[in-house]
Amino acid sequence: MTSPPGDRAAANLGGADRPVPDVVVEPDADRLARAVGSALVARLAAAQAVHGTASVVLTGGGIGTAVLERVAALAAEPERERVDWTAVDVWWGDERFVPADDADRNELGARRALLDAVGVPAERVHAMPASDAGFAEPEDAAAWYAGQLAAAASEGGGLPRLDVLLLGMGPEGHVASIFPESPAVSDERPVVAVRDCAKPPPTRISLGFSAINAAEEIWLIVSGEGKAPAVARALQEDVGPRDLPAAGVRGRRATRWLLDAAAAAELDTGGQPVPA
Ligand SMILES: O=C(O)[C@H](O)[C@@H](O)[C@H](O)[C@H](O)COP(=O)(O)O
Repeated sequence: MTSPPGDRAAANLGGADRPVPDVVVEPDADRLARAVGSALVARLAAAQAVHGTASVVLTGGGIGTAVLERVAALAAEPERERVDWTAVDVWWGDERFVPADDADRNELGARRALLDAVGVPAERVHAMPASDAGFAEPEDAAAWYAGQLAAAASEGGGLPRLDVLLLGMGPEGHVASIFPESPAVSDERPVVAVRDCAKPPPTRISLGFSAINAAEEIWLIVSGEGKAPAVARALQEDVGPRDLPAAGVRGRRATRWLLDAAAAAELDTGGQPVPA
């Protein structure tokens, strides 16, 4: 990618035709997790109504995991809107390249929070490889995962339909495992190996912008006052993905910033709750 830092029109960013992001603010992290959990159930059910199947890309992190716990709670309430979990493909936006039983694995968190409870078939759970899964290097694991995505694409090659891609955001603006000023920012491959990551563990696998921005909808779920400056920069300043990777995220049909009031506190709108 040759676009200079700060250029929002960079090739991987989806182009100017993408809808501008919308912002939803909930009063606190618990209400945010509840609201996003309900919205995710509705979105997956809607995708299944149209396509027969749905797909979701999961994130690690505290608020992302809280959302999955909320979805599991909703799935246990039979009167609620139903998702057929046997027809949901689950992918990950990033993963730590550590052994499969390491507590740092995003996969383990998601299985405990949701997947074990709702019974997604094993062949639809597309975990990124662990470091003890037979790949000597994370680059090999990343290439394999890109192959998995390509194999799931309906027309061969490329990417499958990704209905909702969930992202958390770090206080410095990282999304998935794309960190500021890191090689992953400008790597055009759909899946990239990440080394020397600023946030431990240091070795990871991440979707690149070309895969993230291929999603139909991207939901950035952000809570806490520590994220407020990065939220304000991403939404209100002309900052590019090299400085603030979250600013480089743009879904095909929607980009939704789903915030609690603390994370929204530095927005010009003041972080007041608004209707979803
Ligand atoms: O693997 C990871 O580290 C996550 O995918 C990461 O991108 C996370 O979502 C953010 O760091 C926010 O995490 P919190 O919600 O815990 O702050």
